Amino acid sequence: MNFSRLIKNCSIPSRWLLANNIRYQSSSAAQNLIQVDINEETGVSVVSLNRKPVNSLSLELFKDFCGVMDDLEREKVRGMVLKSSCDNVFSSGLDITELYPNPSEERFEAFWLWFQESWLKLYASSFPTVAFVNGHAPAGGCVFAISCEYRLMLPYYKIGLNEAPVGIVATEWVMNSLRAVLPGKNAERLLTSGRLLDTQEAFDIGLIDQIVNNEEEAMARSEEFFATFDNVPKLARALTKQVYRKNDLNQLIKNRSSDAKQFLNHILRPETQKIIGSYFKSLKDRKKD
Ligand SMILES: CC/C=C\CC/C=C/CC(=O)SCCNC(=O)CCNC(=O)[C@H](O)C(C)(C)COP(=O)(O)OP(=O)(O)OC[C@H]1O[C@@H](n2cnc3c(N)ncnc32)[C@H](O)[C@@H]1OP(=O)(O)O
Repeated sequence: MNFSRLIKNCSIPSRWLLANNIRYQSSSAAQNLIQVDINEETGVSVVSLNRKPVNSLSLELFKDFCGVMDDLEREKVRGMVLKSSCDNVFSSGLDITELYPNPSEERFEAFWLWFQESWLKLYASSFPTVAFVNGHAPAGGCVFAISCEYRLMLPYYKIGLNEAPVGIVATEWVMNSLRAVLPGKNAERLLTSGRLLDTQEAFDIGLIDQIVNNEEEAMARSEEFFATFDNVPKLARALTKQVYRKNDLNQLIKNRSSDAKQFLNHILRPETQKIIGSYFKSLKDRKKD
């Protein structure tokens, strides 16, 4: 597997991370997998995941997300609100069809490296980030949310890292992002049980910062969050965030190839394929009941 070639083709903006050596080209302009709306007055950008029906995270979506993050860095936006344009779902996590049945190594390596890249760009972004969790956010959906700096969530949805019950072991950088949000023992319990929390439970343990009742409220709370940085020089804020998150970022940056190889080996194990297969089948069968 030529991981180093692929890693060279990925980039994140921060100067002390990877070389910024490719330009973004939308892989799926026709599908419009990500919608971006920049408010010229406030400088706030609303980024909506738009892969119907449930925003499952595919290679194409990750590529487009990275392109959008590059654009927002160039535009020097004041802040970003990440939300979904699908009904009732923020994101249903990694697209299971990227993992099952037995993905090709070529597709999988690209998929995984663009997933890593999306996380790096979001986790290290120079501008403040808010996740407006306006629907369920299991697994990879929760990863997007916890990589933002502030989380708002609508009532009656579920959020959490349910990888373990799906037969998947969360990678270290995902665990680190969770540990940055929750005190150690709650993070470990959430990961090992794979339990999905409802909005109130997520608020009670600090996984989300505020419960909001509608989009208007979410935008008002986001604005208040962004306003807390109005008197802070942008560069100082960005570098403080990036240095604060440096250990988590470096853990992945130094191990991108091995992280991808390890995950592929895990996914291709017959036992893992079997568990993911029955889980996927149960998702499909649920509808028939
Ligand atoms: C090692 C890496 C470690 C950490 C990194 C993060 C890694 C994470 C691994 C994952 O993300 S694996 C994916 C885990 N995701 C889930 O367990 C969520 C599964 N989905 C659901 O529970 C539900 O779909 C929902 C609650 C999100 C939404 O429910 P509902 O509104 O009732 O929609 P449907 O269930 O009817 O779904 C519509 C349609 O979409 C298909 N689908 C749902 N999720 C996925 C998915 N993640 N990948 C691919 N396809 C998905 C579902 O089967 C339905 O398909 P139909 O053909 O039946 O229409």
